This record gives sequence, structure tokens and C-alpha cells, in this order.
Amino acid sequence: MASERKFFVGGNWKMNGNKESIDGIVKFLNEGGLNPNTEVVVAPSPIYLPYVRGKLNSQIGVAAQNCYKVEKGAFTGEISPAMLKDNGIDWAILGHSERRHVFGESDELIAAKVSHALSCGIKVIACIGEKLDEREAGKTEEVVFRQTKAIKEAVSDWSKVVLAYEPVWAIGTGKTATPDQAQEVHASLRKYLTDNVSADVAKSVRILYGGSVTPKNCKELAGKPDVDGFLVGGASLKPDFCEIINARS
Ligand SMILES: O=C(CO)COP(=O)(O)O
Repeated sequence: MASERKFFVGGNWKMNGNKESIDGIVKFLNEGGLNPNTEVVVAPSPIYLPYVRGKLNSQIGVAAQNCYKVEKGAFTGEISPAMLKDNGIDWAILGHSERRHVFGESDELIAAKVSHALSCGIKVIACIGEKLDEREAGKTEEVVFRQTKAIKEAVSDWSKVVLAYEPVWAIGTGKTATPDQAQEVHASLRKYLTDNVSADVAKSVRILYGGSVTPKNCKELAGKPDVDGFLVGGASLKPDFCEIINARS
């Protein structure tokens, strides 16, 4: 089953890097002997998007970490999907937990962004995930289903969407979900998609895991049948990111 879905590894650089450090990352990615069976996309800070696009091998995709829900206008500080397209950028991460919880983005706003990005030809890495108190209260499914529902209502073409399950308690904490915990949620999400979208979409959509993925834990996570790749933060800034990209042979 999992083999029908191309393994996908995204590197979310968040608000990190400068030209010098980016040159280093680009060098190891361009020369890193990456598994051709893995789709790789990196997401630099917006100011470096064209810089990175210009330097990276064309097989490696580049994503924005966010974009806005309309094409243009009086929205100081925002970037539109049309502007991404204009700069050769094909992907956007939307609904990341830091956008939700540091910048207060709602399911409704994220859905509007997903819908507009797709309509402009930008592919979407749509993020979902529960907070620690929600997990401890037994509400993991309720939260990720609510977030997925908002996203599914905005999606016109699932072949342009990758889902990323990133439990908030695992992001940047060094506390990874166990492979069984990740598999359990991924399988529930696939069942949700079967019941609420279609069996075909459930079978074909890639569900990534994110949250303290490292070269050490990536292989075991990648061995789970419903884990189709990773969205990696901290470890995507280091040369051993290549080991994560090659986690599944
Ligand atoms: O938020 C993440 C990727 O989007 C995960 O970050 P870390 O890999 O640093 O935990």
C-alpha cells in the first residue's frame, strides 16, 4: 500500500538561515546522493525563496512557509500565491502549528488559504496536529479530524495536497511520537479520508509525520505503513538531513 505513494520529505527551515548557511544546505542537497524515489521540498524564509530556487537542483521543490488567501491588495506584510508562482515557487506549507498557535490562525483562515493557493496552481503541505493537553484529554482524533475537515472542504484536487501530521508537543521538543503513535493517527486520518472524501483519495494522499524527526528515529518511523514521509524542522538545516531523505530505500 505505502509503496503506491511516493515518499515525501519536506524541510521547514522556519525563521532560520542566512545566505552563507543556505549556501551550505544547498550544496549538501545538490550533492547529497538523494534517493530519486523520494520527493524533496525545502521551505526557506520568504526573503530567500528566489535565492534558494535559483541555486537548488530542479528536482528539489521549494515551498513558502505561508501565503495569503487573496491575490493582491492592501495586506501589509503578506505574500500571495500569485507572487510565489511568479518566482517559480510551486509549494506552500499552510496551517503549520506555529501559524495556528503563535499567530492565531483559525481553521477557517487556513481553509481559505488552502483553497486560494490551489486555485493559483500552488501545491499545499497542509499541517494538522494536537496540543499536549488535547492528547492527554483523549482528544487527538477530535482535533485532527476537525482540522482535516476544514482542509478537505477547501481542497479541489487532492493530487496537489500532502497532509502533515505534526503533534504540537513533538515540534522542536526532542520528544518524537513513537512510530506506533504516529501510525495510529495516520491510519485514523486515512480512515477519515475514506469515510469523508473517497477511498481513492485516502489511498493516494501522502501523510507526513513531523515533530523532532532525526537521522536516528527516521528509519523506524518510515517503516510504518501509513507514514509516507516527514516534515522536518531543526534537522533539515544540517547535512544529515540527507539521511532522513533517504530513510526509505
Ligand atoms: O515543525 C516542524 C516541521 O514543520 C518540526 O520541527 P522539528 O523537526 O524541529 O521538531
